[in-house]
Amino acid sequence: MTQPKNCNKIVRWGFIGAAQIARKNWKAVRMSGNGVVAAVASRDVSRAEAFIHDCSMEVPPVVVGGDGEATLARPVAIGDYQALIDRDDIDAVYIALPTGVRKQWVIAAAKAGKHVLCEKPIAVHADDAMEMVDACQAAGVGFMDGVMFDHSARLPAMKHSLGDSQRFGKLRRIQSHFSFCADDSFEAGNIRADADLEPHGCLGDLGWYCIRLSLWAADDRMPVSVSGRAISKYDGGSVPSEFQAELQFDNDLTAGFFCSFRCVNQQTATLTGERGYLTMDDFVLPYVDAEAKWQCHMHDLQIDNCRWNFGRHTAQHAVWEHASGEADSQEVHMVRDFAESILSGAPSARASEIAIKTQRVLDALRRSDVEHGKWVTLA
Ligand SMILES: NC(=O)C1=CN([C@@H]2O[C@H](COP(=O)(O)OP(=O)(O)OC[C@H]3O[C@@H](n4cnc5c(N)ncnc54)[C@H](OP(=O)(O)O)[C@@H]3O)[C@@H](O)[C@H]2O)C=CC1
Ligand SMILES: O=C1CO[C@H](CO)[C@@H](O)[C@@H]1O
Repeated sequence: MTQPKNCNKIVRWGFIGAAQIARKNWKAVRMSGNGVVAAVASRDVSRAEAFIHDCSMEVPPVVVGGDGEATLARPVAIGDYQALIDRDDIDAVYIALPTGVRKQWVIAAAKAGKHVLCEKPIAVHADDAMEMVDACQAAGVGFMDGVMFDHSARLPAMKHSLGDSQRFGKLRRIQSHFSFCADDSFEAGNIRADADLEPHGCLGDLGWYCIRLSLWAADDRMPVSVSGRAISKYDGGSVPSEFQAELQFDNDLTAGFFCSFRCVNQQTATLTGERGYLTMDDFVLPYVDAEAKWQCHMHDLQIDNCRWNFGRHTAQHAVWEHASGEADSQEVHMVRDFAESILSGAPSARASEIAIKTQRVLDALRRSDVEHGKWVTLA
């Protein structure tokens, strides 16, 4: 289908699913400066209308033209996902559907020539993920998953700290933890506990970020082998609610993580080198602040006869970046980066590659769990 000329040089987004997370990304598109939500589709048009109403009340859908003139651009509400995909006035779709129902819509969108921003975890299996990405490549459209922290200015700045041979040294260990404590209604009512909708449970919902952080710290290298165990499960025993994992990379690097729907809010990461280590207390969703922070530690132990002194040496680092909802926030960078790649005609190859790698590690961890934590080798 040929698209009408996009004279404004902005990306016209179609949102598929009136999801909770899509409300945050509604604002992200508004703040991005290079996009507009042009349509929202729900299985029930009244939900699309309610979504547009609620979001517009808080964040009016305004388009600012080249002359600085602001125009109110209310998106159209649609009661059918395919009808949104078929529209000529949509350049990219944001698919925030549950993992179990996402694949067909990613492929349908790609076939219709729409670029795809897809929520995580991207698929039920790595084979499905490959089919989705292949469909995008065949259609010449971009594919990106919804990992917001990938777009934070904190990560490149932290790479600088990791590269400090005097204060950090060689990276040896990556440890991360992502948890929140679900309430009593969660198991019966939340998509995250439903085997058909989110079959990977906490591993897909939270562990996806731990895997991604590990791959990022390892410069996108894949682990050689992995071992994982679901500590507890929902939905008749198939959906992980608590999961622990170990990843073995080449070059003596290891990573471990724990994710859970049964522990208090915690999003901590520690990257350990031979000389120092780095910590972040908020690696997924930064604490409310105008700065995103991390700490570099180089403690030393001095032993002198009866005296054992463990000296604390911690340096605080930060980049200027609002946690969320502002023009410089990571989720705004995410939609802006994706739209920029569309407008420049150069979809990021890394975006789809890293999503597939994350899925392959997740798949291997699930295979390991089936075999009671046996080490699974990745080709
Ligand atoms: N990147 C990030 O920071 C975040 C990512 N996520 C990811 O986004 C996805 C959605 O999460 P969340 O927004 O919390 O989910 P919600 O339950 O709020 O929304 C899911 C949406 O999917 C649509 N849907 C289609 N088929 C079904 C079905 N069979 N059952 C239920 N819903 C269906 C519904 O839209 P409709 O009825 O309008 O058609 C619904 O609104 C998850 O995979 C999650 O991991 C979530 C939060 C943060
Ligand atoms: O991706 C996500 C980010 O964090 C949330 C928890 O705080 C998750 O549940 C969600 O799916």
